[in-house]
Amino acid sequence: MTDDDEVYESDPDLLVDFRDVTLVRGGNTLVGPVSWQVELDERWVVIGPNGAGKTSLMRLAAAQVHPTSGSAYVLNEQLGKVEVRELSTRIGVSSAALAERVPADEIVTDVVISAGYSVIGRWREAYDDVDRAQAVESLESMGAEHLADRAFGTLSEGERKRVLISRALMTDPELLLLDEPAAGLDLGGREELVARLSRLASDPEAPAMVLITHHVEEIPDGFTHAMLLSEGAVVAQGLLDDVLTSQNLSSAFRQQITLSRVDGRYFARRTRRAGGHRRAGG
Ligand SMILES: Nc1ncnc2c1ncn2[C@@H]1O[C@H](COP(=O)(O)OP(=O)(O)OP(=O)(O)O)[C@@H](O)[C@H]1O
Repeated sequence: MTDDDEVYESDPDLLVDFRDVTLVRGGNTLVGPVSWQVELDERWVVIGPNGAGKTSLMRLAAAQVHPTSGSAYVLNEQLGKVEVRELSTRIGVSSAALAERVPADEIVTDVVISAGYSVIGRWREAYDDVDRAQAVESLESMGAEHLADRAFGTLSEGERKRVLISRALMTDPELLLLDEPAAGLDLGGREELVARLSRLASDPEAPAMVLITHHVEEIPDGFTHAMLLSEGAVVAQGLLDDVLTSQNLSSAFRQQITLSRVDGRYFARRTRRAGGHRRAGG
């Protein structure tokens, strides 16, 4: 935040309230300027090509970085004016960066429990029964309770994803941020995860959610809003059906994309431009 930025009171109903936010590193604008508001009962998908700035946006929403300019409130706390640790148990995060930091020999239950202490890696000799019960409940919500005693490093990619989402849910967060939860999963694993996220999305008790993906096929039924990013800039944002159109996707991915929707799920494929095909020798 710069001195020139307007100071305003954030609406208490907004979990994320960004106004003209940018994140700049090494002279490059990774994302922004973006204005974005997330309300209590909303489930957002942030979609866009590689390098679009999705993870940068998530790092801002996770209060892991402060904006270079603009004004960013997360859970009514202004980034840059609040200790990040104060927010960390109120925001559940699952990401590849987090997975890399989990020690391979860490037992799954401890991976989940440690979220409550804002640490990764076991730091206590023993956790209490309340912690354990909460961790089991979290693992159950993602169908991962049978993994409780396994070492994290022995899990498959799909199992790791479910454990990390269980971890993100452990603290009963107000905001759940999932960065590419289906990346690296096979078709069955993806479909199972999407179904679980769809159930979570339709649970009125579930936190507000932001899911980052490259693929419209990974958007669970029940998500309500979308932001389409390309080269750090917002191509479109708003209600899912308004944002996810063939035209907007074509613009963001710089290809002719045709989108279809079946049973609440989206599917996208590249289509040939009219007149784009020339017969050999023609
Ligand atoms: N610390 C940094 N310094 C300079 N450039 C960075 C830094 N972090 C990210 N970038 C660049 O910012 C751009 C956006 O990165 P980001 O990870 O936010 O995109 P993304 O949409 O999540 O991409 P992907 O889908 O490939 O994960 C990329 O071009 C990346 O190389």
